[in-house]
Amino acid sequence: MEVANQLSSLSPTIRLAVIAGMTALTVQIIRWLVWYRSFFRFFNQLPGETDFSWVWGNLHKTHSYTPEQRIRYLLESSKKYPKFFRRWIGPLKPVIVLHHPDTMKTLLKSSEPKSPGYKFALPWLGEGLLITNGPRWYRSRRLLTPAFHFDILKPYNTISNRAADVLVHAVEKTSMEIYSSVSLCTLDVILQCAMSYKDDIQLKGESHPYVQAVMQLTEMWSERGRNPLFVLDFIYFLSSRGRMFKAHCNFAHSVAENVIKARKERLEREGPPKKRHLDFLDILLTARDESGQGFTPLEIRNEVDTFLFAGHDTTASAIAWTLYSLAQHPQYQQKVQEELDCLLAGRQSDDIEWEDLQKLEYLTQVIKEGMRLHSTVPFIGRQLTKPMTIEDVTLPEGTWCSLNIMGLHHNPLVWSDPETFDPDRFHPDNIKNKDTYAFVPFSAGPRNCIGQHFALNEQKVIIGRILRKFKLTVDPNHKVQKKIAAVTRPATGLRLLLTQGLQQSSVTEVVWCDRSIAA
Ligand code: HEM
Repeated sequence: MEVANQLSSLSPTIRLAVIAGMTALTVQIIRWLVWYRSFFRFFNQLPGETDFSWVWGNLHKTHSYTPEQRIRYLLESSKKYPKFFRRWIGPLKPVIVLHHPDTMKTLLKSSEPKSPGYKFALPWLGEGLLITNGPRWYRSRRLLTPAFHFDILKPYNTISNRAADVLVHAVEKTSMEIYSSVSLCTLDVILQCAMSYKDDIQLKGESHPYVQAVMQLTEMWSERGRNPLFVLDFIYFLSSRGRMFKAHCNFAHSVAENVIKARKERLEREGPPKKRHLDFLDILLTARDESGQGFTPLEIRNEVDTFLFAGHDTTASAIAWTLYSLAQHPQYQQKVQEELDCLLAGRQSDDIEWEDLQKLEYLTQVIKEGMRLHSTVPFIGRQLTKPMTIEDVTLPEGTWCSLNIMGLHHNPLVWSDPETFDPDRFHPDNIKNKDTYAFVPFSAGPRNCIGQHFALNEQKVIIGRILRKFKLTVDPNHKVQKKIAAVTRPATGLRLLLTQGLQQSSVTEVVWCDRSIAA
């Protein structure tokens, strides 16, 4: 009544305009509600949690979970729904979580862009190779691929051995938190290999502010993805978490800028490199596309930030968790040690040479099993730009998909007894009939990991050098808990007991490893 009175007090033209506006708005709302009803029905009939909240979608259940409970919940869901399930992130956004080769491979083979959750890392990594999409990604990938050519990777092996020297010499205590020590070592390696930047990182204390900043940034990145209230930038950056994220970004940028500045000064002083290898930073500074365009200063910093993060944090996680599994399983540890003894017998040095890498077959199986069980990068995401049919369901354009690598690696339909650490799964006879998409620690398809050979080589050298010198056992006084951020981490460190191991005196006792290794 009151509204009618107010309308009648307006001039006829204004009255007409108001009525037309209100009618148009009502039509829009009705259209949206009709659309939402069918959208909601479509996604809600897909397999997935039925306990739905109009604020949190399906997230409310796991909100108060500890990181370990959250992992358990996700793995249980992968068992409950064999190939994929739907999860509402708030009431408006369904995410399709895939954890079977049949459902993941369609997406991995495609060039669909990264899902919007990656944008949360934009203030840190910018439009670097990991986050960017489309022609910008294609150009960067093409220009940067030569930085990972085998000829370039070869001298990196010596760098990994020297960094491993520092790591094994630094071990004085029998009980040691290995995750942070290994992180320093892998940061040292990527800085020296990719940027020719030597800063005695490992000698500068228990941890490094950059490693700490990356740890915080990756955690805050995934925390933001779980909180629909933080979707909008302007709300997030007003919050204390958002401000802290920004501060860590600024610090990470300052590290990258220092590295670039040091290289530019060196280039001015010494001219283009003659003796040393062309590294990733040389390529970044000198690469030109077909139109003669190089990377801009911001693009260079974005790539340095991306490679510093992607190149040390992932490898540290893979190495540390594999060492942990070996500490839990002395029988496999001994087998690796025997393989190393067999390889290095009669040598003056413990260095694992470039030519040795292919020969360390059992260590390779162990590393792969470590990356399966602990799934270094647990999730990656894509957004559909066109409808895609997965398991007879045609998902509409715009759907967010989460490729649950951890769920895949623990899927009992794909891996028998998936919670058990068993390196023999990767014995050539056992793996040869497996689907190639059953094990994707480095992702697969066009957006696979550009640094995977680098990472595997580095893992072999560092794990090999540690096991050559030490026997590892779990510390009974330390409870290891897992949590997932951009990489899988220990919630309260990874403490192991290290004792100096006796090197094998005679390789003739090692019967199993005579496959050509000692040649
Ligand atoms: C064990 C170690 C590593 C693991 C498990 C790993 C895993 C992955 C995964 C799963 C992806 C796909 C990410 C996505 O789709 O969002 C990826 C991409 C990438 N990785 Fe790695 N990575 C490792 C080491 C490295 C290293 C050592 C470097 C650099 C030296 C590196 C650089 C990158 C980059 C730049 C991308 C983005 C590639 C693109 O989209 O074209 N990674 N990695």
